[in-house]
Amino acid sequence: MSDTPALLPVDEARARILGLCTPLPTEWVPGDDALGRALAEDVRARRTLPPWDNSAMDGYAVRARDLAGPLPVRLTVGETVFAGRRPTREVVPGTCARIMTGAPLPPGADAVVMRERTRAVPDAPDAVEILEAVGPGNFIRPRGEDAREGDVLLRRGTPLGIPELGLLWAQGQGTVPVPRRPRVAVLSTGDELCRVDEPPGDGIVDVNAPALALAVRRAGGVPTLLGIARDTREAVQEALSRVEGFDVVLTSAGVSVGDHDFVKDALEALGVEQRFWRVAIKPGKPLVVGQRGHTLFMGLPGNPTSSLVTFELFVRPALRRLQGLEDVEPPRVSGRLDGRLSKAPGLAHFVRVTATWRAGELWAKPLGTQTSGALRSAAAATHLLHFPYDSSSLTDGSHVELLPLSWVA
Ligand SMILES: Nc1nc2c(c(=O)[nH]1)N[C@H]1C(S)=C(S)[C@@H](COP(=O)(O)OP(=O)(O)OC[C@H]3O[C@@H](n4cnc5c(N)ncnc54)[C@H](O)[C@@H]3O)O[C@H]1N2
Ligand code: MOO
Repeated sequence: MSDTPALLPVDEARARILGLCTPLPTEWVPGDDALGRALAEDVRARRTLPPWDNSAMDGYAVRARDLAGPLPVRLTVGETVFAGRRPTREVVPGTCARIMTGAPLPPGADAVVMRERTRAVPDAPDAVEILEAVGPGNFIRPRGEDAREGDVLLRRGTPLGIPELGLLWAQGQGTVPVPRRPRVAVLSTGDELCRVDEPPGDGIVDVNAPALALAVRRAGGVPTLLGIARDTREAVQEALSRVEGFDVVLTSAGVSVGDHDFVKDALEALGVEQRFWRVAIKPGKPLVVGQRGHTLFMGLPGNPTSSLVTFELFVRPALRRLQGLEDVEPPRVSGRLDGRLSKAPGLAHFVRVTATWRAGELWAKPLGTQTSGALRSAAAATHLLHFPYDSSSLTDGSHVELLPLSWVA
């Protein structure tokens, strides 16, 4: 007889984890450290941009009405206006100003003619011939088209990409308010494990801790490696007693039902309240999640691919929510299955596939060995194919949901 609890559906497990995560306290950081993080506050424009009507082209600032007659029209050039300089003369009828891209439009002018639609006049350096008629507003970028002082430019929770940071820099804003990065402790457990710089002998090299640390960093967190704990409750408990000040504690292995699976007991002994254990998923079924104070504990399965898949589906969304990002569900795209798949109902499978674009669709081909310990198929995978919980077969060409992997190079 088994006393293991019922398996939680994947979406419910993620929803429960996200319910334990609220954005961390705000810090102000330079823009280049804010990339990929979320704004902690609304940001308003400090400046109207552009500050004046200006030219979108190198050419001539004209009065559109002057061009109404037969072409070409000869105009007298009053001055040349460069970006960053102010015009000094009004453009009166019969005149124009030579103007460079970004330069403020002189008073009197209401349009710009690009240089390629004009012709120099031999022996008359102060004149230019305009070869085409244009309407008012032609090639003018109006004052305030990008921002008006006081406008909300970016809302709280907005992920900061490169153009968002450009928008803030253009406003003269060099530092940005964002929730601080989550501090994440990473512990491996297992008697068989050794570090990569030790002779392995009959041991298994600890892949999970360094791999999870990289995944944490890629998800915006700050990882700290706690090393390898041996397979006793005391050793795991001792290692986990040093996690003061961390927001998230990740362990790997020791969460199934084996004789050496002490992680759940150690968490309980440390006063961590278990929120759930076991999810209806393959790979990754034995995931355990708990909380003590504000610290989230996530015990990932030991198989290297199981730990990476559970990171992708459960840990990464949590780290992103702690950083104030709102849209943290794993991204999904639709595709077609290239091949056939079958399984027993009762677990959602996340199948390692390579997806390629063919004839306007994304075709996903399952990779060879799919066991949870196999890393080669994880290395070759571009996406995870979601083979739903209650489904038992997918035929060639089936429409499927694909999750792009964040772990690819
Ligand atoms: N009777 C049952 N047995 C198992 C079940 C079950 O439901 N009933 N679930 C299986 C599933 S699914 C998984 S996943 C594994 C997970 O078990 P644990 O998380 O307890 O992990 P271990 O058994 O300690 O190790 C599994 C495997 O992974 C290797 N490992 C562990 N840590 C690392 C590391 N840091 N780097 C590289 N490799 C690591 C370890 O050597 C084992 O080969 O349980 C199944 N069993
Ligand atoms: O749930 Mo396990 O990760 O399939 O081997």
